[in-house]
Amino acid sequence: MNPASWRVEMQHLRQARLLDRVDEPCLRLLQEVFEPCTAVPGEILLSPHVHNHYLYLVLGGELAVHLDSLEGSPVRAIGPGDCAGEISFMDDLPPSAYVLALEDSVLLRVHRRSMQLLTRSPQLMQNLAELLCQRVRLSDRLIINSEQNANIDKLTGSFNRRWLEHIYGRESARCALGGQPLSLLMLDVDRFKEYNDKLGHLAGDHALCLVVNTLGKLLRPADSLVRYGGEEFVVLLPEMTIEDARNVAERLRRSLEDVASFHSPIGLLPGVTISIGVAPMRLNDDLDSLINEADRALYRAKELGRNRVCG
Ligand SMILES: Nc1nc2c(ncn2[C@@H]2O[C@H](COP(=O)(O)OP(=O)(O)OP(=O)(O)O)[C@@H](O)[C@H]2O)c(=O)[nH]1
Repeated sequence: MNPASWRVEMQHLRQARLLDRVDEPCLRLLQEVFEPCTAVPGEILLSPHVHNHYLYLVLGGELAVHLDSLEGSPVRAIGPGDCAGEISFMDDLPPSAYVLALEDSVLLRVHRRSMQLLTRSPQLMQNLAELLCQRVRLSDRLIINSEQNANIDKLTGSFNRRWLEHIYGRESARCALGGQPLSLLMLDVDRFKEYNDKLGHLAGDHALCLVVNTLGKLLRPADSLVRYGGEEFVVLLPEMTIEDARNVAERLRRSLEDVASFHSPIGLLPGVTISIGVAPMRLNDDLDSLINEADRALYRAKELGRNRVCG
């Protein structure tokens, strides 16, 4: 961070959203305590490992906010008019994130020792409170997104095993308590190695997405379609008897059999078929035992020639 030699003018302060509607006498006082400075690309302004004493106002250039480390994508950009460092400036604790300059940036900064001067303006305090509310909302959003992403399979957008473990605990208890059945399907794409070998791994990836898109449309909102492993999927069907689950499985199987070919970003590709094993939840079944039973039924479906439902 390099101090700059030019004088801070009122017009500079008026560019900052934090100082919006702050009256002129107060701005005149602030003019004396804000210092101009510059940052070069890559320069780190704030780090969770370095105590911060400053609040920064950005006049020009761009800063980036990174949460855990400087690797990966920033969670937010800070441009002209915005500010940085306000949280650690207020609570005098280490910064909650990294902030670095993405471009040559022009900034104003004020030291914590001038805090009292800032608190003289109720308008400035209100602006600061609003800004902190925005930051809280953003961080809540980030938490919700990362929670949701943790349950989603990246390739297909279906749920993943982590979700299955969570939802099975909840749904099996709910169904057992209400005297309701619950069934589980284990699905496996047929001769998928051959599909990959013949058409390429990318084509295989698109076929897995086809499976999820096609099956997802036939399920109820309460059902969970889960990518269990490579080309294996589980469907959890709460409040469903084994007879109804067999019918659902047959409908799912047929829906893919009916897709002879499909459009993908790499061109027209042949469809795939699936084999399905069905299992009903029994007393004392846990997720592993239920999956084992469905897996045995799936094995029989493969043995009998594939593209069929067993169990
Ligand atoms: N494209 C792609 N292929 C995958 C993925 N995960 C697993 N596979 C492939 O899925 C194939 C599974 O092959 P196998 O277990 O031999 O089974 P199969 O060829 O489907 O034969 P059957 O199940 O007996 O019908 C392997 O070639 C894996 O590489 C993935 O994410 N993308």
